[in-house]
Amino acid sequence: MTTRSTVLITGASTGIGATYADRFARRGHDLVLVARDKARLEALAVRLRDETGAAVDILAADLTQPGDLAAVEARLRDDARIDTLVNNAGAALSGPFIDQSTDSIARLIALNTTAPARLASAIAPRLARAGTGAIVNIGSVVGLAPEFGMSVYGATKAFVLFLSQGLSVELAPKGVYVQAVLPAGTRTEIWERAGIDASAMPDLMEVGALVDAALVGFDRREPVTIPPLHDASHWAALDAARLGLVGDLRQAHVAERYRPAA
Ligand SMILES: NC(=O)C1=CN([C@@H]2O[C@H](COP(=O)(O)OP(=O)(O)OC[C@H]3O[C@@H](n4cnc5c(N)ncnc54)[C@H](OP(=O)(O)O)[C@@H]3O)[C@@H](O)[C@H]2O)C=CC1
Ligand SMILES: N[C@@H](C=O)C(=O)O
Repeated sequence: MTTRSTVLITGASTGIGATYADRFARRGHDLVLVARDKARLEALAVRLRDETGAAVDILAADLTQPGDLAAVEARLRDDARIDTLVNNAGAALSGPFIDQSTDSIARLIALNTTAPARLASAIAPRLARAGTGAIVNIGSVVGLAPEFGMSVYGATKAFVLFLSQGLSVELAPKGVYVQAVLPAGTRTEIWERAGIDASAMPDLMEVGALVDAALVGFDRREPVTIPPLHDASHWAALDAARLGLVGDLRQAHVAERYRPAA
């Protein structure tokens, strides 16, 4: 009997994560759903079991708490049925950096960067040994734009993008697909949770459209998927300029513009 592929999704109680759960269940995958709200996870699990026949397990965990995070890591390390990790759980942090408490900054970094890195670290060796599997990391276009004024949130999302690109370079040759997904404004609870009035926002993308687009990129094995970017040449040009800059570094000598005046 073939073992059905199982997808572990963090932040699955609502929003983008809950939508990924719906879509992967309808694609024939079993699920492990992770978030803090056990009641919402169970309600989603019941619905998806009824509607799709998927086996859906829930794992209530606060990913900012080391003990809870360790339990999810152990599940990823030990459950060989899990061949796809969707690192989705995350939050935004509004307001100016100088008004944000140090503890709130630390909590955001724990959720948006430490947790996805640790969870990827838990599953990647097993996937590499198996020569198959996928890691989907949910970043944000905010990670490309310090001008948006969400410095800490954007920094966490720049981390997610870089981690994804680096893991793709390391793991693609071993048969493991790594995808960074960069949404822009999408209609979920993130805004209210961050104290941002979304009703004042310009048109937000509907979450189903976002996830369906991200899955088009997933099926194409695209390393970086940016559903709101209508002209893909902008990303290609940015990536080419980045590689051009790196290729033009001549580290043995100080650039002319930095040489002290004689
Ligand atoms: N919506 C948008 O405009 C955009 C969102 N993104 C990213 O998409 C991802 C999903 O966000 P979105 O669906 O919009 O947000 P939501 O706020 O709708 O959902 C966030 C999910 O993360 C879970 N979560 C929050 N804190 C924790 C925690 N401490 N431990 C475990 N789970 C937690 C929540 O569940 P619970 O409360 O039950 O724990 C919930 O399931 C995030 O990484 C976000 O940065 C990127 C770009 C745009
Ligand atoms: N979550 C949004 C900002 O708060 C985004 O990433 O666009």
